[in-house]
Amino acid sequence: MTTFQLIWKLVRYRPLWYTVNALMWTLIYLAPIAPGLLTKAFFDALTDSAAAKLGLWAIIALLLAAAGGRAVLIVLGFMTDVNFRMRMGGLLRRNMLRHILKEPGAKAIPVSPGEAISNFRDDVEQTEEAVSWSVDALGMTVFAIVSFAILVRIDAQLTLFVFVPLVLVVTAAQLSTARLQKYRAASREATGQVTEAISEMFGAVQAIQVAGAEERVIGRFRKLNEQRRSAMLKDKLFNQTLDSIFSNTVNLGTGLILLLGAQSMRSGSLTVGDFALFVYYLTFVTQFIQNFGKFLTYFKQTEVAKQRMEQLLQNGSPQLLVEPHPLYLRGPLQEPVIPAKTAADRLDVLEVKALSYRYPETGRGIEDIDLRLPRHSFTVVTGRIGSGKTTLARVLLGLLPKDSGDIRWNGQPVGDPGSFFVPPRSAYTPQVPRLYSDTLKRNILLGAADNPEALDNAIRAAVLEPDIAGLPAGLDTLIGPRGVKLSGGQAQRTAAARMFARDAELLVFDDLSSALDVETERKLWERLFERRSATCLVVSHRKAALAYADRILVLKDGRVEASGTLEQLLRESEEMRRLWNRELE
Ligand SMILES: Nc1ncnc2c1ncn2[C@@H]1O[C@H](COP(=O)(O)OP(=O)(O)OP(=O)(O)O)[C@@H](O)[C@H]1O
Repeated sequence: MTTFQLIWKLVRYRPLWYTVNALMWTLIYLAPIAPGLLTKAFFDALTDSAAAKLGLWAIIALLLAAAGGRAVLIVLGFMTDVNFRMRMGGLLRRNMLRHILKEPGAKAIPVSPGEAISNFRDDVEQTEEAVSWSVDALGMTVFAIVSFAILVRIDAQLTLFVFVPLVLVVTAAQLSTARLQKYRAASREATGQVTEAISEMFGAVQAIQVAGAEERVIGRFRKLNEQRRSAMLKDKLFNQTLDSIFSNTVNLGTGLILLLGAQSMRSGSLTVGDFALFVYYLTFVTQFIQNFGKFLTYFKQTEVAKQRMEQLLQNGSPQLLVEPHPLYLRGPLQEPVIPAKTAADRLDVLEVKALSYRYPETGRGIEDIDLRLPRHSFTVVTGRIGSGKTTLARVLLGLLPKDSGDIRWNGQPVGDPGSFFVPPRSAYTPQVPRLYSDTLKRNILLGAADNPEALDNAIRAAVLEPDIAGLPAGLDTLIGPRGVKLSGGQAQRTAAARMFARDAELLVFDDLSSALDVETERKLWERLFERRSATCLVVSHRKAALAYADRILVLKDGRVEASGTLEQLLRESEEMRRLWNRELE
């Protein structure tokens, strides 16, 4: 998709808003034509020229009316501009976010969060700017044509000197575009790195303190800021240089016109009113030339913004950016619908055949994994650190894109695991829980219906009820950004309660033991086992979990080393015996 196509598609998204906006701004840019002609009439009247047709007071009244009319037009113009910009910016942001949410969760964005935020903020604004300025370019061109026609009729030679700089400016802007793009990309990247560093620092305050790394972290932050300063300086300096080239070319033209105008006046071919008209229009023509250059600059910078937004889509088609969708700008927002469980969601058996995935960065991952989970079974995946347990859970759930393999739900192939393994079919507790700055209750519900009985059950299943009793405001306690006010174990059990609140058929737990004490974890499995209301896939190396397992899968270097019941494995698998005896920890 070219930049022009991107802009065109955005215009087509809300053609009426664009047309009204273009009309408003064309009127705004055309508005000075009238006061220009009135100024000419004013001076002709003052000098008693034969050209004078209106009385002085009538002209003054018309001038005031023209000024008032233009002010009203400008207010209306800003209203249409803001409305149109909001819609096209909203569409770009909506489409990017939608795509990110559809991507495999563990690989949703190909860049750092800081850079992604800059895509959403700066690159969208940049695109808005280019589309919005296309309206100005249009209005200004219409003004240029009309004023050109008027001025040519008065003095063709003089008029030429007003328009020659335009050609120069356009050429200068065209010649410098490659460098402009390079500087723009560098300054955006540097800004993304600074934002990312801030987010990393805030996210790792404890780790920084424990390591006594404050000085070094600040040192690195300073370095990144310095890089940003230098990149921004180049970007701004180049922009400003271009700007000043534009305005000075025009100033030179102005000088020439004044010289030429003075000569024609002396020779009597130009009235004082004509001269006033030239000077009056000149200001606006100057503006036109500068602004046209600005539009070209924005257009070129949008090329960079477009490439960055396309990069965020990873393998998605660039057309996704501009796919038309409603934005819900008025009235109550649509509530997200969490579908209720139906008979069709029932899991009888989940089968996985030859599932493989390798991280492109390390070439490690999982290879050829077979798995069979009958209804309400309890399967534990175990293995040493780095054996591929988390990867298996993620690839199965579509949080990472499988390289190959077959996943079947009740015998039916699962086409897109990412969109299939969601509540009420499946729910998941990741190794590192994601909590939000909100109340404990809203963190657990996270959009699920507020059913007190189901919530109580979820809390009990996650062994969270003693903790809630001890919290100052119970379920309504605000847990701080990322849940910092909770202990690691509380955070993990909150995530588990969130999973239980979804009443899913398949429950996938990724290593709860990293934050739970042995006793709490034992209680959690015990309660889960009592209910036997779901099929469970559990990543763990804890005896408490292994003891409940109907079947255990032992992974080693990304492959299934052994599988069977605990008894069987302890008899037959050396790896299992070593894991059981904690020799590998
Ligand atoms: N994001 C990643 N990029 C590249 N390689 C990765 C990534 N995550 C994991 N790996 C590699 O893939 C292999 C399997 O990792 P995985 O996290 O699945 O192991 P695990 O058994 O879950 O380990 P742990 O017990 O530490 O959770 C490891 O060798 C690891 O280094």
